[in-house]
Amino acid sequence: MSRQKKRIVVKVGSSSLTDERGIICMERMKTLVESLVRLKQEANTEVLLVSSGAVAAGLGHLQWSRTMITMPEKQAAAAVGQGLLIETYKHLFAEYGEMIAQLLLTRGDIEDRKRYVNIRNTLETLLHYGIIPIVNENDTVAVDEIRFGDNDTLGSWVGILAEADLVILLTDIDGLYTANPKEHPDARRIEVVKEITPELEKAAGGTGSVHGTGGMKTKLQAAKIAMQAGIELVIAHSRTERVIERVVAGEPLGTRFLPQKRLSGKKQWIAFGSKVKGRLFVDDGAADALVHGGKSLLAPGIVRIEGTFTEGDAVEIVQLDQRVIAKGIVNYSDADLRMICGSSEHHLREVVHRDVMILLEGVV
Ligand SMILES: Nc1ncnc2c1ncn2[C@@H]1O[C@H](COP(=O)(O)OP(=O)(O)O)[C@@H](O)[C@H]1O
Ligand SMILES: N[C@@H](CCC(=O)OP(=O)(O)O)C(=O)O
Repeated sequence: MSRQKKRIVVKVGSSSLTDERGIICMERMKTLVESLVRLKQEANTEVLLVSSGAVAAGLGHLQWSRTMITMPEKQAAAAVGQGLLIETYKHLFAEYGEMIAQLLLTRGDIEDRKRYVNIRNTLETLLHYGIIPIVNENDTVAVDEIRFGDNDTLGSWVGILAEADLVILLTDIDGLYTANPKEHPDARRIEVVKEITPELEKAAGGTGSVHGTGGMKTKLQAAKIAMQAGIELVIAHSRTERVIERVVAGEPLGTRFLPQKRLSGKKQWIAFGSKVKGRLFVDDGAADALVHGGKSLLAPGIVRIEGTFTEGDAVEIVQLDQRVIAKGIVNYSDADLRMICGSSEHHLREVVHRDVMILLEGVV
């Protein structure tokens, strides 16, 4: 891609925006805003901010305790806090003549191709006009099935949507360690990650680890998505002096996750965004044609169809031994496809075209 400006996403966690009592800290927000403005105005960089802190800001304003809080109360706090948060950002950025925009997203918005494209167009337009997008999860509507669940993953998603060059996750520790340093004082910081191995996942804490919204576990998941999408991601300490500028300049701060080969925009959505609505089981000949021959999937290779889907939905292409070999956009509904596969008529149109198919080896 030949964009003239560098494009970066900065995600800032609640722990970096609040003080020891969990109350939003104006000084910390100011420092963040100053850095983003410097990058934009002096370093020819487009910036997008993914900011947590709505729940914390709401709880503080309502003077509600953070313990013993129900999910609807948390969502109510986020609804109060989000307005306050964005109002504060608006004033802080305005001091430097910068305009901001608010985007509240859920995972469900990404899974729907039309909404995904709309979000992408909105972001592109905002950046074109020099407006700084500030993104958070739409906590009011987000229930488990449609939640990102954590803003780390959302950060990588915004990176994908905006086709960013770099995602920076700012947190309260200076990177990923070989183990949680709070429990293992001898743990070492990992400077560069080329591949996310099971050992690394173990270092970041398995399920049941009780740190923040997800501790390092969600940051590692976010890193995996970014790397596979071809975007570099850095985890760094929010309180390191001029951290954003220094990370962008390539200083070895925090933990840097190196990107893999970049997929095209549509293939990125197929790989990471689209929700699988059905499964097409294929015979060995079709599997071989897809994996080794670079071919599209045609009806004669399909042995069994599972699920309910319409044209344009994402389906998995599966071998008879249950191995998933590809994911792609199907050209028929399941009803039409059953009819086509059951008839001896010759159908020219591919069931899944090569251009909208990704082979899963090394992707998921
Ligand atoms: N291997 C590890 N390396 C670094 N930090 C870890 C590790 N395992 C768990 N952690 C914990 O993750 C915390 C950061 O995550 P979190 O509190 O969710 O931050 P944020 O609010 O910025 O998203 C650290 O303070 C640390 O206690
Ligand atoms: N959407 C929530 C933040 C969720 C979240 O991931 O928080 P954090 O781990 O602090 O980045 C909020 O604004 O309070």
